[in-house]
Amino acid sequence: MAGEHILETQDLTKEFTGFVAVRKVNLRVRRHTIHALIGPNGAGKTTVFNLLTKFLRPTAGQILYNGNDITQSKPAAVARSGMVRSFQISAVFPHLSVRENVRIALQRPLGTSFHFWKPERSLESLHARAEQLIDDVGLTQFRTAIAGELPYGRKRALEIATTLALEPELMLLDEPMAGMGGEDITRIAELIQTVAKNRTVLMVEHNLSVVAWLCDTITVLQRGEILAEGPYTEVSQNPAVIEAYIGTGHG
Ligand SMILES: Nc1ncnc2c1ncn2[C@@H]1O[C@H](COP(=O)(O)OP(=O)(O)OP(=O)(O)O)[C@@H](O)[C@H]1O
Repeated sequence: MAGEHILETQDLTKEFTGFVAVRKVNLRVRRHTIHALIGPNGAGKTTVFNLLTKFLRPTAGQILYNGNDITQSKPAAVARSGMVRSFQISAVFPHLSVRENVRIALQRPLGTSFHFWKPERSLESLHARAEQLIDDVGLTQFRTAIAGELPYGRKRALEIATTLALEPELMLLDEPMAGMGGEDITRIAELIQTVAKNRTVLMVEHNLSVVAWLCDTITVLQRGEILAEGPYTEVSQNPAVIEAYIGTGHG
């Protein structure tokens, strides 16, 4: 179903014993946008991601993906339907080369052997697709390098390649800039912008200058609830958002 929103949650709620980590969150992610989920530590961002990818079961509420209710779906089914979270199912094998990692990702069956037996999945087309993905994420000169020996930012690029191998329609990125310095940040931000051209990206990110530069829409969470939502220029002027960040020591 091709509605305006690829992903919607309705009153999404997660309660841990005696503690509400996510409370009645109504998230709307527009198709072909880059959408950020930000908020102070403990705001519930990771919990929302875990709910969306079915690693946690919501206490209440619904999750609609492409108009379909996926609240009760299994993680592999969600990934198969095109919502794929990076840095989680795209684990990189450190002793294998970049090329081997991407080829393995391309053969990953995602809980079904169906992809394996697609006629066009001949070894040759798989290898060509692997080289294309490696080029797309800027790892051409690293294609024979051992994954575990790659510089940090390049490892992240490889993780993005292995996620792209699953052909996500909606890509969920979990703090893609974490632990990176200036040059790597710029490279990965540009890469996200490129891969977002024909898909939707939802990301949790602490680096606000990256969010400001990259994202069309920002949802600010605080204590499990949506505090504000909109473009960065608007959200960053919101007194409640300024208060939430200053109040918890974030810049
Ligand atoms: N399995 C759990 N059991 C109990 N409480 C939990 C569990 N997982 C998360 N929480 C609590 O829920 C709240 C939200 O946590 P969450 O990790 O989603 O926040 P976050 O916004 O991702 O934070 P950070 O930016 O620090 O990663 C926190 O108070 C956390 O302690």
